[in-house]
Amino acid sequence: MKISVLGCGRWGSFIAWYLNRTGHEVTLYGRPGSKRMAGFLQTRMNGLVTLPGSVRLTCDLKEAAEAETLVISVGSQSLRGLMGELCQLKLPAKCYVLCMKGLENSTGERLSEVAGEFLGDNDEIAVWLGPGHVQEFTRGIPNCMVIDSVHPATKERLVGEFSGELIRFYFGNDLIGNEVGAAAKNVIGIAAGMLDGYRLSSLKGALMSRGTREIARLIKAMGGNELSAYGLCHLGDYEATVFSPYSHNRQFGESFVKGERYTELAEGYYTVEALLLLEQKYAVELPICRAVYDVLYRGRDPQRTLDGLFLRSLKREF
Ligand SMILES: NC(=O)C1=CN([C@@H]2O[C@H](COP(=O)(O)OP(=O)(O)OC[C@H]3O[C@@H](n4cnc5c(N)ncnc54)[C@H](OP(=O)(O)O)[C@@H]3O)[C@@H](O)[C@H]2O)C=CC1
Ligand SMILES: O=C(CO)COP(=O)(O)O
Repeated sequence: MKISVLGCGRWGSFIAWYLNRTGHEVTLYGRPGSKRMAGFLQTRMNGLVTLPGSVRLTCDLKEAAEAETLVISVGSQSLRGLMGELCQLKLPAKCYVLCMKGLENSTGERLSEVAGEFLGDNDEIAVWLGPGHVQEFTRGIPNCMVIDSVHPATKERLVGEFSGELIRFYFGNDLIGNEVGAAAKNVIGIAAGMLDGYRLSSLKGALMSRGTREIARLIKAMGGNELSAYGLCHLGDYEATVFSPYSHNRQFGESFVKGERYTELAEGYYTVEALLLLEQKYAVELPICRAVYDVLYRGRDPQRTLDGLFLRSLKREF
């Protein structure tokens, strides 16, 4: 398959490496001026992956957009801008695979909804989500992920074409649940980092249990399948987020409570704003997300806010 990966950061560059290795003809696109792309053009490395000569590198979006399948992995809040640029190219129908874990913070929209605003009826949209860190895949450690789409044939094709010995893909069947679950796990990851920062890591078991419950409630209220919160997109990604030293969201939460600066992309920071919009829209209670929001956006004391979760009225577990 002829594929272009748009976005040359940690995940986009890994995807290019992975799909090339899986036998596809891959181009990696970095926007003009990207220091990351400049690094790849100079050395073909970024400290995480080394791209073989068979992966084409380009800063020309029009050239990249010639491929039949466009895999997108930029920060979630940049998707709308990138889709606007692609729209101006007046492309024929294509398959767009979104590899991002976020919700749009200003609207609460899922990323397939954002992309859909720019695409026609003949375009296909899919999402590729689930656990996995570049550092582990490149050491040969496999993982399981999920591909979902409202188009059954697209899903079938992508799962078949993208599966390899490093990634076992499952067919998703709940686009709402998978997108919301994948985005929300980053907020739970930030909460986990805060617990680590306060040496309260033993509370992460309770965080897993209550975090999945609240996200399951939201998914159900949005019309998705609440079981998705217990699938690869959310609970299945906790090891890689809530517990992993590699997780940017967990590291961000820990740095935040320690008063340290953290400069890598932590998607949960933006997604929590979207989740609060959805909390209101669907009238569901999201106490953990709200606590993270209060700390990050309202200057609430993290320790007291976490304690506040303990003081809520007593209730049934399920
Ligand atoms: N297991 C999984 O499924 C994983 C998923 N992810 C997800 O992947 C997404 C990207 O994360 P990550 O790679 O860590 O982020 P990075 O910050 O490492 O990379 C983001 C990239 O997006 C590029 N970018 C931003 N805006 C645009 C634009 N308008 N046009 C073109 N390129 C743009 C940036 O360009 P520039 O270089 O110029 O800054 C950068 O190269 C996130 O949603 C994250 O949650 C991440 C890791 C694992
Ligand atoms: O999604 C990921 C692992 O599955 C990456 O998580 P972080 O963005 O928190 O590093």
